[in-house]
Amino acid sequence: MIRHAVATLERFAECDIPILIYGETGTGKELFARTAHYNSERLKEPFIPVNCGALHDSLIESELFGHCRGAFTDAKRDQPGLVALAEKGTLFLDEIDTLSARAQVALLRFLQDQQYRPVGGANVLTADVRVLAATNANLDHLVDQGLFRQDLKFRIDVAAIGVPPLRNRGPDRLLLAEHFLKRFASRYGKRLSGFGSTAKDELYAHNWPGNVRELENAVHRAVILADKGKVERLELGLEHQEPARPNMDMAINIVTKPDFREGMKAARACYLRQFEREYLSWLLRKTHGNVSAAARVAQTERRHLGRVIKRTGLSPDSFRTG
Ligand SMILES: Nc1ncnc2c1ncn2[C@@H]1O[C@H](COP(=O)(O)OP(=O)(O)OP(=O)(O)O)[C@@H](O)[C@H]1O
Repeated sequence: MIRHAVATLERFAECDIPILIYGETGTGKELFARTAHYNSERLKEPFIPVNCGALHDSLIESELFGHCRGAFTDAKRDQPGLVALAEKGTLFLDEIDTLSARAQVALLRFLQDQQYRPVGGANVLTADVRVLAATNANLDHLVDQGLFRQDLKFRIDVAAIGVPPLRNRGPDRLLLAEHFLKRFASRYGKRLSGFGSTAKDELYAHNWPGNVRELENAVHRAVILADKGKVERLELGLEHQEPARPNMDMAINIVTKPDFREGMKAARACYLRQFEREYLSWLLRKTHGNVSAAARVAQTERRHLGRVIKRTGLSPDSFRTG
């Protein structure tokens, strides 16, 4: 499956068309986008990644298209936008599903004729930019729900590539793990000779909800913990990373309390807490631990979200990458 995706990517990369890369978080969509750029005629020109989930809605046009001096209070000088920075190169719009309705309109206008006007400017400028986009959402569902513009989807989805989740990548899991082991062992000057059998079993058994990013982090941690010889299962520390699953036994115990209504109330609270934790883990993974970006995706206030995260005991820092 991954080989098919890579072969398709190579074909699409050389034609100057928009590509939509979809797949779960951490599967390597940005790496695919970079590969498309470096396999195209634009390879010597800039590759500009943009995390749409982190763009502030009120500033999105200025971020993308730049602004002129005096356009708003803080605009002390002309400032080029990301589109201008990507001139002749590639603009990579990650998490395109998180764009607000207003941002979708602005982007669509640009994609229709590659023309734009910086905020507060009088002149219409033209940009020669290839647009690649990525999403871990089902855009068709979002279109059906009225959350994503169909015309915008048609513009960005000229060619689509699905990156498979790590749990479906067979022996790739071990190959990737060995690649990361070599990289981190050399970074920390450790003499490690690979994975022991318990670690290999774990690499295959684990579900990898965070995909390659989770694998990279697990191997990184294991290399720090291991001294020499082979890395074993305990050092990977994966059992502690499984997302919380609804605990049926606990719920059934609660529901079968003598007072049925009380039992149901307690069961609801128990499920709600589990849902809250799973949802927030997903949200923080998606936004790499950036609480402001998470609040924008969840369409809630940052302060409120911060309080809820604190209550669940999750640490945004543990979701940060890089
Ligand atoms: N084939 C690979 N070889 C080496 N590293 C990889 C590979 N695929 C992914 N990675 C690494 O995994 C991490 C996640 O990859 P990337 O950021 O491209 O994922 P993504 O799908 O764009 O994630 P998100 O949806 O959360 O933005 C990065 O550190 C990347 O370098």
